[in-house]
Amino acid sequence: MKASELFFPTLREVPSEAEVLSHQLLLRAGFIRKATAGVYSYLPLANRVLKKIMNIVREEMDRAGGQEVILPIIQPAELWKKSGRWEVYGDEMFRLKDRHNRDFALGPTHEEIITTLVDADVHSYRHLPLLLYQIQNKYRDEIRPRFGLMRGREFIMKDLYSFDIDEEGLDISYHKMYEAYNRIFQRLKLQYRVVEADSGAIGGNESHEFMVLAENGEAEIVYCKNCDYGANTEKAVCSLEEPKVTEEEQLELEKVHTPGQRTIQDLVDYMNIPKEKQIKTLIYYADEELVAAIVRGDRELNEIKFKNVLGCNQLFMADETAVKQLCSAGFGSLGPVGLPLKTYIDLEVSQMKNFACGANEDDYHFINVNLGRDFTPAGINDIRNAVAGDSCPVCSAPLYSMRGIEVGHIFKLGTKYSEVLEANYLDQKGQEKPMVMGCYGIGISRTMAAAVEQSADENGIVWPLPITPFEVIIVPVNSKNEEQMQAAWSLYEEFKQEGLETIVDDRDERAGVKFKDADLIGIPLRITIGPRSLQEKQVEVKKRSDKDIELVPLDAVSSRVKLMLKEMS
Ligand SMILES: O=C(C[C@@H]1CCCCN1)Cn1cnc2cc(Cl)c(F)cc2c1=O
Ligand SMILES: [Mg+2]
Repeated sequence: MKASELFFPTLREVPSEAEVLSHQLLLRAGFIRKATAGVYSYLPLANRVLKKIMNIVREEMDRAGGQEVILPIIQPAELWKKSGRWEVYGDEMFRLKDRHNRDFALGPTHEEIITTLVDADVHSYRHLPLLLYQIQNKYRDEIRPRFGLMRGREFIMKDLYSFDIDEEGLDISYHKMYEAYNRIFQRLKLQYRVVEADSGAIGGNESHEFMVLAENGEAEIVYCKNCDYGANTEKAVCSLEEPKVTEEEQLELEKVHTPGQRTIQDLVDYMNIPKEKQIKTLIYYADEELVAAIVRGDRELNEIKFKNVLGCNQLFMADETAVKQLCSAGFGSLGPVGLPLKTYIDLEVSQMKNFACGANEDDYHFINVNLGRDFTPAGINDIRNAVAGDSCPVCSAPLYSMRGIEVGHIFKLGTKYSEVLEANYLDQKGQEKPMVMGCYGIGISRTMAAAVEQSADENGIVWPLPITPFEVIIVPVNSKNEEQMQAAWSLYEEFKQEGLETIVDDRDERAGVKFKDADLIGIPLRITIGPRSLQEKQVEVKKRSDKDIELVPLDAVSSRVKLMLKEMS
């Protein structure tokens, strides 16, 4: 391929709307261009990367017994109404009407489509298990699409759906997918961790996320170095520390005047009460009901855990006006004592003694509050965010926290969709039973961005060899120099014979620009042909990820390059 013919419009300056590294670099290196918010065009270099990622994913899905299909993007509303999800995903779903004014969705996911498809033509246990997958665009109208390909409104996903006769069969399919995903991310040379994850609204009771470790990751995980426990903080279990031996005796409840004091920190400064001896009272709407969540002063409420405890559909923070109607106090003066709401306290709070909280009256707080005597909670549950330093729920070693980019998410769905969509089969005894399902996603376009996020450096992208758009770039220092171009093309022909994906930078640009662009687009190996190399019959070979340059005799370049690529693969 000639660089002079390749469409890769590089940019010198960083586009202002790009906040994270992968977004900046994919734009600057001419891989993507924004069509509209959260919607991108993939230019030739990106397309080459995406195809390699898809091929690795396909190979492993096929190896695990998956059969590739192509499902419709246009989905009839009837299916979503039948599964009860048409209302649930109102805002996030892209919707359209056809000429007959009928409702459709642009597919955000395909449980309804695939279950209906399988229900129509699979009726016997003999046809199960069945693993069908596709690699296709998905559409989700994110409120705030950002970070380029990491949170788009149109993105490429591989989604596989498994259909089994029972839970045991599902466990086998799930394990096959779990292993296939590990092979995929290992082959992609990504640093990742598998973590327990919340299943969210999709249903089912077990799911794992595959997280590429990156500071810019939107997700936060906690993991143990001593055992292989790892969890998205949405899901991470917070076990109770052993109760402290020193049992404080209960002190008298006291109401103190605290003019203008609102925050936890205010009380630390004003009353010298540490955060660990205070509680936070947060007011939420659980569907229509106002409830209170209480965690220790230095902790954060985990809304996913809280929502799971309440078992409600919608959970969102109450605004201050609703709170003021309740107890004429603002956010900074709330507490459970005398609060006319169901209060749910975190496990940790159940062990606290003589703590401080708002008195539900502005400028007043209670101290020496004790559970049972001063208030009775409606529930005592694990509802706080896990943090680094918590003890591992499996082996009690201290947990570490990290940020991650979710590139894969696999779920045990059970019979949620097969029941509601009547996808049944006849078992050996002729009994009609609902199929037991799993669903397994990989963000293909997000994985490309995650690879950039994880291994870029100050000069640009550094592609892992298995997904690089080209393996070698040959840079003649001066494209006007006949000899140098001659040497470049003969080397190109040689590499082509060896099956090496090579690009020659034959553009009429200064050498410095060519070197900068070679680094920016992230090609793993660069061969430089300059005036000296012709006299001395040798060329410079440089790995993208190394600083040093190696001089290699012209007649040994092919074998040396093949060896270096082998080392990098
Ligand atoms: O998609 C899943 C679960 C798995 C993920 C892997 C592949 C198969 N599906 C969860 N989810 C996420 N966002 C959604 C957005 C909209 Cl607008 C929707 F209508 C439905 C969903 C939805 O169901
Ligand atoms: Mg997910």
